[in-house]
Amino acid sequence: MPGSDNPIIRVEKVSLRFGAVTAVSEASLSVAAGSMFGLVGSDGAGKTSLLRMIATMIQPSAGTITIDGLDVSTHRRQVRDRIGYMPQRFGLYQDLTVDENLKFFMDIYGIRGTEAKLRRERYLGFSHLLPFAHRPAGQLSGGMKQKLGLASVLVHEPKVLILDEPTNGVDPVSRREFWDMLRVMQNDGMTILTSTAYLDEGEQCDQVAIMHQALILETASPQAMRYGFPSLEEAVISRIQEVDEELRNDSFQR
Ligand SMILES: Nc1ncnc2c1ncn2[C@@H]1O[C@H](COP(=O)(O)OP(=O)(O)OP(=O)(O)O)[C@@H](O)[C@H]1O
Repeated sequence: MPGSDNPIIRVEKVSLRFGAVTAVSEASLSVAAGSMFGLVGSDGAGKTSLLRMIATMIQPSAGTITIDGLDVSTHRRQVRDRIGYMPQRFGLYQDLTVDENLKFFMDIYGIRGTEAKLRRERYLGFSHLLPFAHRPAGQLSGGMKQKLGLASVLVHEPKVLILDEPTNGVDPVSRREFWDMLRVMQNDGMTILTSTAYLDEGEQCDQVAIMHQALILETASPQAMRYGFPSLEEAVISRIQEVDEELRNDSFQR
């Protein structure tokens, strides 16, 4: 695996509590520089909460997260320069065109003039959106919106990409195109951490972590995780069912 002894993201015993609800419980993971890391699991498992903490959007209740050696709680600005974060409901301006949306994100990072032109060509070209540059974002298909979202979080050329279920509800062809784009970014040296509801996407990762009931149950390569099962999906379902069974037995015995 690329850079396996060189983690660029380190999450150590991180918890997040909302009052009585524990969204994330003592999660630990490490993502190697240049790798593709997938977070899979059930709805409400805590994946979004974990990604939001890693992306500096929310502070952990306990534990430590570092990106590129920087603590996300104390070096938020520097961390934000190094990451591109695409949340589930990414904030595109529906009334603005593709070009205007991209310009908005470049302005945030102070990218102007010739450099802005170059990056527009690079990222709209890369996402096959140049022919639609003058179309309002609200009139793009679901898959095209996600590609524009990706282009928008790439314009400042981050080292690390953090994506929250970026292909949810996107048609299979656009899903494949989106993953082809991720592969290109990874080949350029980018580290990608993504949650996904699709286990075929999990299969394409270097490492996969299963999250369930606020816990990270297991982290392994998809090949190791699916060993003895017909597919990664079957393997993940089996792990989750085992935990549910244990919890049911525990509460029964109490
Ligand atoms: N702001 C909040 N206030 C209170 N509870 C929250 C908040 N955000 C998340 N939770 C709770 O924390 C738990 C984990 O939610 P989270 O959204 O992180 O899960 P998830 O794995 O991303 O699920 P999904 O894929 O459905 O979004 C859930 O029980 C959720 O209701």
